[in-house]
Amino acid sequence: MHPIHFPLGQSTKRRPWHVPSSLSLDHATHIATHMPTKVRRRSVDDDPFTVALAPPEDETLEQRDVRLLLEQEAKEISNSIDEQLSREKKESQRGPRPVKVLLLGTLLPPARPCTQPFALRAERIWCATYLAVRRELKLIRPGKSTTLKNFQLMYDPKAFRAERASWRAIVQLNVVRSIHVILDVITRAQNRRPSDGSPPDSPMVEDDLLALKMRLSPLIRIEEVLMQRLIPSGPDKSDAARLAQLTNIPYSERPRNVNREVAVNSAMQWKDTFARLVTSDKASFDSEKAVDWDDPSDPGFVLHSLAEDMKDLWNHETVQTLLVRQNLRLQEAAGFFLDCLDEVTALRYMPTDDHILRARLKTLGVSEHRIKMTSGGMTGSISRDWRIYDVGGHRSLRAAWAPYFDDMDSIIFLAPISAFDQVLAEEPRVNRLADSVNLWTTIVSNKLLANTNIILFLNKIDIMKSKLESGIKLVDYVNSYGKRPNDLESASSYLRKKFAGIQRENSPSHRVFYCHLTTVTDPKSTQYILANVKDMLMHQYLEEASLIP
Ligand SMILES: Nc1nc2c(ncn2[C@@H]2O[C@H](COP(=O)(O)OP(=O)(O)OP(=O)(O)O)[C@@H](O)[C@H]2O)c(=O)[nH]1
Ligand SMILES: [Mg+2]
Repeated sequence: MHPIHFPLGQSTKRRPWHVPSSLSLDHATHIATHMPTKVRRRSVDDDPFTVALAPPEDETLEQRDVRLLLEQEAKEISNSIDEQLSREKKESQRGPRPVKVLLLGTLLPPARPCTQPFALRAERIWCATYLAVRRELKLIRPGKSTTLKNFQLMYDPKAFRAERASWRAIVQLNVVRSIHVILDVITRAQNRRPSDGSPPDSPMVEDDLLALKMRLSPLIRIEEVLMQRLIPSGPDKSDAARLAQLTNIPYSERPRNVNREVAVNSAMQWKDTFARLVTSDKASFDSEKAVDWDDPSDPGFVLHSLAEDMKDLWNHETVQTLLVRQNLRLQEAAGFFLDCLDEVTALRYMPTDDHILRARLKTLGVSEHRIKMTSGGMTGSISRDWRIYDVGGHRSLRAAWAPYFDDMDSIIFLAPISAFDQVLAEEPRVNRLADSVNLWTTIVSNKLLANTNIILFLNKIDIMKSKLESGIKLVDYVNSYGKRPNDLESASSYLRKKFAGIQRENSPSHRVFYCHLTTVTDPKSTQYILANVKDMLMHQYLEEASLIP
């Protein structure tokens, strides 16, 4: 394990973090001072992301084929995002200027293909699938879309609640996926061979667990039904085609390059798609009426009938042991609902606000959301249109989006600091917190964004707190934390100072900067912070418009 090292007492400008890996801070610092502009092209070698994405030297031909397929898929997504961004830019040039807020967050370092020696083809596929599941569980989603949901819940609650019926399918899909992850873990334990490096003391899979696994097999079909319900049948067929590849392939045998998660972008109107399937009565804003409760093909019936088996599976001692052995912390993974199976599998289940905030739906590309904000002033209330841009995690990988966002009023940057102890299984030298710092340095030093306010959310404080309380030590991963107490207050205040220092040292000019400690799945505390953000931006607008001195 290679910890991050904050050099105490040194200028963060010279060397803000030391990450002894291919994602080195020399690269990050270089990027900070030499960000790409509209005219300058950087060489491939000075981009830490390119270095990090480089194939391993010992890559086999088979691994190379898988990698090239993945790269091709990423390129197609990226091209469609570029088109979408230019369309949105053109549109935004018409009409009065709205308040614009950009949500950004950390990125995921690429995982390496499996390098373990597997003899049989089936085992190789299994290895790839297993790693894909592990990687997905270990992805750190910073919470951008959840922040956006909070904005909607607070300032456009009618619209937020009208979508409740659509979120029902997402929550159900999240449940099914968690169960599938467990079923995959069991299959792996069943197929264990001495060559795959499993610990010799791994528990045996008992007959009752195998019987549970058999009884839960209808969930594979349910996952397909839910996915098909969420895929648009309209113009964006590529997502539909990609997801359709899942049909008829057992979950544990799906190749790694198949998209394993339902994702949404602004071109993929999943809520509208879903609305076509329900007896829509949106005008009444009554979600109960938006679902055809008598539809025999509603996945809710199967989920309800399998509820007891799902609970037994989740609470099974062997399952818990296998998850611990394989270092899979489902509770901390996105879209975890196995602790409230009674609620989410109930007949006539409708997600609560809390469930909608916790539901997991990956964002692809950039999606724009419009909200009307009203602020009371001395001269009466003033309304402004807000546009909030949610940039999907993959998009954050490329700094090329910056020119499209040089007119933002504010960036809300989310750094999930709870990831301080997480590293890539395949690349143990790359720490998740270092990722956040690298992207943060890149953003604050970008000349195109020099005049944009930055609001930093040090997010997932709830997970950070429970990790520290469970005895995981920050100093083991961040050397310079030294002998400070291993509690939330000291740790968060230390990290806050570090992020603020990087901002101060690297910003091209002085800018408005705020930092908040957040748990964006907790609407109460988040809404207090968002109210501050709103007041600050509205005040700034009024000042600019000379409506207040
Ligand atoms: N416990 C906890 N979970 C959180 C917090 N913030 C977000 N999550 C969960 O993390 C998951 C991912 O959050 P998203 O908001 O979808 O993340 P994102 O930044 O939009 O991710 P991408 O769309 O992949 O870029 C969701 O299931 C959230 O409920 C937090 O502060 N605490
Ligand atoms: Mg998102």
